[in-house]
Amino acid sequence: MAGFDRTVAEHRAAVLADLHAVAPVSLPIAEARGLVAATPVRAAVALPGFDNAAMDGYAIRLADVTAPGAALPVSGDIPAGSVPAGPLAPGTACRIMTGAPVPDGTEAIVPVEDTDRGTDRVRIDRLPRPGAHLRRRGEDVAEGATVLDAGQLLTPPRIGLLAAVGRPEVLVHPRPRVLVLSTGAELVPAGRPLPPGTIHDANGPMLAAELDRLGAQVLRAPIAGDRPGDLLAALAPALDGGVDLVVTSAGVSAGAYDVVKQDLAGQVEFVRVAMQPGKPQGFGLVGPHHTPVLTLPGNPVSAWVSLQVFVRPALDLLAGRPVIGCPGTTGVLTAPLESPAGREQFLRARTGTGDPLPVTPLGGPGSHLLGSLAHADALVVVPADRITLAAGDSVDVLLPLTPTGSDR
Ligand SMILES: Nc1nc2c(c(=O)[nH]1)N[C@H]1C(S)=C(S)[C@@H](COP(=O)(O)OP(=O)(O)OC[C@H]3O[C@@H](n4cnc5c(N)ncnc54)[C@H](O)[C@@H]3O)O[C@H]1N2
Ligand code: MOO
Repeated sequence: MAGFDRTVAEHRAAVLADLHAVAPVSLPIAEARGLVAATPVRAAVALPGFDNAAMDGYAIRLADVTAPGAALPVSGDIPAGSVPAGPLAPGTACRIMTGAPVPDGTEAIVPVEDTDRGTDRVRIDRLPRPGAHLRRRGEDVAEGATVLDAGQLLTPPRIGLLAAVGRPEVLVHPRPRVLVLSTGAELVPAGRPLPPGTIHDANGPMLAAELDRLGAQVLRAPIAGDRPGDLLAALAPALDGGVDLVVTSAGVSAGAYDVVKQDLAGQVEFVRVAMQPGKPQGFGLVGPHHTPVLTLPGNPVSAWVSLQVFVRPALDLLAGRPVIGCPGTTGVLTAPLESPAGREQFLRARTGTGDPLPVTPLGGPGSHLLGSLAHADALVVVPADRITLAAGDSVDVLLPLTPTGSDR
């Protein structure tokens, strides 16, 4: 690994080793979707909470309906939300609605469609099976059962389950607060005129949008200039414990004005990672609250790849989720590829449809090529020791834009 300090895997491991899940807070369940439970939750009540009817119909005893056409007096009427007046009197039927508690002694529910729908007397046209359309107390969730484990994601059905067992709040790891900060004297926000030699800040909006999509609570700082102290001044408000992670871009390679490197020297470890794009990286715990800071390279493709490869698993860990990072799969190349030796390559590509997944390389390797990145939906990962790849070769593929499900 001449000229490099670490592999991609080594840098990722070094970052993850210093991180902890954000301290749990209790949140209303309506605000918990996509977050991870910090403690197990037990059901204080059984589900269903009482024996009830699964159909609108009539509660009967089996001995009273021995042949189709049997007629019984209707001894009561039980809408959902009410309680039976008493046990089901032998020799009678009780009209009952779906979800209503069944009277004691009920052995089956006859759906209304299998009757003449009588209100004083009812004729039963079809023999019910024993236990038909009866939902038993606790058959779904037993009282005291664990309904949510620590580390499990709050999906909509799990939020429904918490509500069903009467929990209005849940202890979760909150959305990590991530400050996104662009550095560079050449940067101008979109919407402002561009003086000669300047460019619009693309990384800030791109990284912020992706972190928001991945479940972070994104905070933005104004663009930091390239004078010594500019970055520390821009960062200072965030280092008071108000953010869980800082992500900067640019200013980390070998330039004379690489402010990130200068301002964070001694607090952030700057390393050359054997990857392309994304070689210059930095990570450290900064300020009195030891706030994790990841410094990404400035070229937009480098910043994007670094976000997928390093920031994404870090965010998983902070959010208390299983550390998965960018999802990936195995694909098959539709065209040959040349890949420089010595650095793990992350090449932009477009996927087709099929199994195995066809992947077509897109655009050149230049890490400034944001135009082609914007049309890519995959990154082909080529190991450092592979130089030529043929059409039809199997390759590892990252799929950064895969929708983030809440079903992990
Ligand atoms: N002599 C050397 N020069 C460079 C090396 C090296 O090893 N020796 N490494 C190159 C590699 S690889 C990369 S990647 C870049 C990384 O540089 P920095 O992280 O220090 O970033 P800058 O130099 O400030 O900017 C690089 C490039 O990206 C543009 N940029 C920066 N921020 C933004 C932004 N927010 N939005 C859009 N574009 C941005 C910037 O204008 C530059 O063109 O260094 C190489 N050089
Ligand atoms: O590592 Mo740089 O990101 O190659 O362009």
